[in-house]
Amino acid sequence: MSEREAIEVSRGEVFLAWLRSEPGAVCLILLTVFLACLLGIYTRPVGFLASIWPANALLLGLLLRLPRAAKPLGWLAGAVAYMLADLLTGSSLFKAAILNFANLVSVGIGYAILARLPPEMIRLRRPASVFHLLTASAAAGAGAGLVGGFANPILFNSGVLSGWTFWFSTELVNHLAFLPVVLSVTPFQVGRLFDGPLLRRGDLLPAVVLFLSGFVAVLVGGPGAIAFPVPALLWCGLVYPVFPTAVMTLMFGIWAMAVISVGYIPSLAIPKGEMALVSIRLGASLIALAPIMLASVMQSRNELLGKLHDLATRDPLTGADNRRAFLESAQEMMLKGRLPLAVLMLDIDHFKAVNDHYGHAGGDAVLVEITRRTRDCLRTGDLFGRLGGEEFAIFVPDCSQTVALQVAERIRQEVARVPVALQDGRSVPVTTSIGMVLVTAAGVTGLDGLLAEADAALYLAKHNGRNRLETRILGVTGS
Ligand SMILES: Nc1nc2c(ncn2[C@@H]2O[C@H](COP(=O)(O)OP(=O)(O)OP(=O)(O)O)[C@@H](O)[C@H]2O)c(=O)[nH]1
Repeated sequence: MSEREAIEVSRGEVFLAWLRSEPGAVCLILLTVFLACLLGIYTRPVGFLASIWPANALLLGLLLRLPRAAKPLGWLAGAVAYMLADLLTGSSLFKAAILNFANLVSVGIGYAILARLPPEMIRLRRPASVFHLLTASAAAGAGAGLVGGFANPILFNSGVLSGWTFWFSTELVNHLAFLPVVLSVTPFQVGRLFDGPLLRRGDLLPAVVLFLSGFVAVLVGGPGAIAFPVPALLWCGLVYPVFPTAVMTLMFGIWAMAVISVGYIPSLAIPKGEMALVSIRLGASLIALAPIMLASVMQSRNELLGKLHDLATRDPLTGADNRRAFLESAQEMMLKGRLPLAVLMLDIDHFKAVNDHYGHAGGDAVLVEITRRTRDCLRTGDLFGRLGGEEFAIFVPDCSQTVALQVAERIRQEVARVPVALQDGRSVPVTTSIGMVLVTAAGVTGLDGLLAEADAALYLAKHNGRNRLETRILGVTGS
């Protein structure tokens, strides 16, 4: 990371910390809800309710993601933003009060259902997340519909049932489109969408295919066109984490609404009648749930695979590579011929006495601390494994003889520098013996041979008095 990038990241962290504080979260709510209301107000048909109304889903999402804001002040900020947006754009106080009461009922119901779930579920990282999202969105829509439905004859001279249907479908559609984006976003990832584990540049293909299938749907038209992007959406759900998938499905939702509801693309079949429109909008929203569900399942599957991988490759006590993982990785590095390289064998001195004096738990604590001290002396690409008992191995690729000697000597000194402090207040003086083999030329010997050479050097270190390093060099001298 360059110096400039590091400054930007730290500025970003300061800003995020402020957003997570109560004043920051309240300001964010005020601004977001106000702007979202303006978007809804300026895109709605004259004299009627808005069908694009992201404000409720965004307020709900922010209250769930920023727990410091989910207090009376945060709710008040939301209510003020709703009222301000309506009053500043010419609504009467009476109309604004009723409509915004319905909005707050929607957010309140959604919050009551989702806030009691564990954070991982709320952030759409569990297979059942989408079920809860759907339940909360439908309940929020149904509740808001009750207020809005009964207000419909008074405000818009229209029926209670049609009012309820409109509120229900609008809330459901908007919640399913906007809520997943807010719930799944990890703020740090926003600015670095194509960096790190979130998305690699090579993974862009599903997004490109999604864009192309939307284009083809518009060209071909007809009642089936709405389904053209579905395979690409599912592909996105399989390949991308939840957040980018949610962004793609939001784009699909906007595309579907523009293409079908508003009729921007005349070659597509536009359904006649209010109910047909409601039905097709609900259908498009439910289609968009499938990729998010897939992404949630994949996320939890990947986490599980990660845990299984850790279980299979790590020593549970020290967290170092286990014997099998160490040998496999070392073998891979050997095949890549990353010379010169060094193989080190480490053995804690008189460890049996440590166990006898301080108990097995004391011995375990020493193993953990020695692992930490040793790892601190290594580079990221070096391998460090626990071969068994109190014996460890290190594989250092691409290192000169001088560097290898420095690394080994530093480890020996670090282990012995200060006694290991136990939880019960006692401290254990520890030393280690190290056998090292240096390889400077290819084809000298295989991994087993190197480990045997390092083991022989270790034996010599023990024999010559312990707490010392013995080295063998293979390749140059041919020894
Ligand atoms: N606490 C603890 N002890 C272990 C573990 N694995 C092996 N040991 C103990 O490590 C000790 C190894 O002792 P020895 O092989 O006799 O060697 P040493 O006492 O270290 O003597 P030298 O290697 O000759 O310096 C044995 O007492 C094992 O029971 C473990 O996971 N935890």
